[in-house]
Amino acid sequence: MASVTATYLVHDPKGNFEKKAEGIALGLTVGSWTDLPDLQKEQLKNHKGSVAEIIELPEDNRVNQYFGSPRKQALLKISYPAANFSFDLPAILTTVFGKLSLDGEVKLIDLEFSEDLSSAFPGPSFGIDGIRNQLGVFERPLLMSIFKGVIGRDLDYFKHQLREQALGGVDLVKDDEILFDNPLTPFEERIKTAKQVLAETEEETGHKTLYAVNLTGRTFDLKDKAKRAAELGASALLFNVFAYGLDVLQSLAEDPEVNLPIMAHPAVSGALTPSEFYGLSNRLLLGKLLRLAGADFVLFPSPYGSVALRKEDASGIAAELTEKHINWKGAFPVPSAGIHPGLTPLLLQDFGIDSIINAGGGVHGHPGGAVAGGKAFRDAIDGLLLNKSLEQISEESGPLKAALNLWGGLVKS
Ligand SMILES: CSCCC(=O)C(=O)COP(=O)(O)O
Ligand SMILES: [Mg+2]
Repeated sequence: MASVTATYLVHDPKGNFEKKAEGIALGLTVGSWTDLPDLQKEQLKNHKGSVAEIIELPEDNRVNQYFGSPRKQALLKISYPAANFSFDLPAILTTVFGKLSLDGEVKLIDLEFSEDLSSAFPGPSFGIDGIRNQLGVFERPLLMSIFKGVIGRDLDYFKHQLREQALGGVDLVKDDEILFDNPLTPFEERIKTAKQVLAETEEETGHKTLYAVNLTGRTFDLKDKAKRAAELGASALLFNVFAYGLDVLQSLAEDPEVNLPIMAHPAVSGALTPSEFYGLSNRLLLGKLLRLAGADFVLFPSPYGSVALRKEDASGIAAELTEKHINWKGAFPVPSAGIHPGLTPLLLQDFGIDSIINAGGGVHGHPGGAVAGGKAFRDAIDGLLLNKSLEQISEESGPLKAALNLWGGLVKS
């Protein structure tokens, strides 16, 4: 029978987890806070949630300190029959974590979808292989850079920055998530300008670069805007999914007239994930749910940049995006924020070849400008894949040497 099984992390002074689990299984389905004498047997059989497992966890002093008195902790797995909800994320999230998300210290760690349920969701339309085919790059992590300081500047500046980034050898350039539609660099003009600039740089260097335009505006206008972007020849969309909702991402991903790779930005997700005791796990929200809803690329804070996630969270997101799945293509993990060339060995070691190295300040802040900034990264990636050390590579790469001298990562200069 189709179902979704939710795993919750819960805390309780007495550790009466059977009662707590039964309360959730009944309360989020056919029951209420009080006895309902009218409940029918049939209703209970087909619609009541069931407790699948209770895993008691060792006591943790840190947790006791947080609560100010001893607490036992456990993972509760509860299955909800698909007969209770329509096959869409708003219905599923409201079932498994609607009212419950407001009810004390409960964290939603994972959702397991039965196969027939997961096949109702599209997953990425292009995925890692589709993007690699578009770029013709198969043997290395991709390199992405971000427009910076474009707010308040015009299309000439946009054009200049894009050209520099592309000449530096980056594979993708994305808008910053805070660049919205505006009179100086309007959405449609950015797409047309980028198409022209990137055709020129490809002609000059033979290197292909894709541009992800920030799809912004009112929710009900997004589809038309995305279709227009596709007509104008955009190569990808950036999308602030958590300002809109996962279901909006899914609607865009499923629309055959949009048919563009979608890059999900994590903006606003930090309001839902950081607490150990509340909210949703990063792995679930930025990993499994974004992949299921159709993101082709997922940005998230790396474990070592300026805005950092815990290493196990970042690795968990990447695993959810790339693990083989019967219904969904893999999505590119894009560990981001404060990335500079000195971090390339760590990024490669932790996220492997099927990932994207993404930098804004780490490209534009290079002493030699954005062209040298891109080259520093490309040289680092290419050299590391030949088993050279950063130090060795920097002996042959002036751009890398300058980057390492500025931001660190070099053993000795
Ligand atoms: C928090 S992950 C998103 C990264 C991002 O949007 C960004 O602009 C990073 O810029 P940076 O200069 O830190 O590379
Ligand atoms: Mg940004």
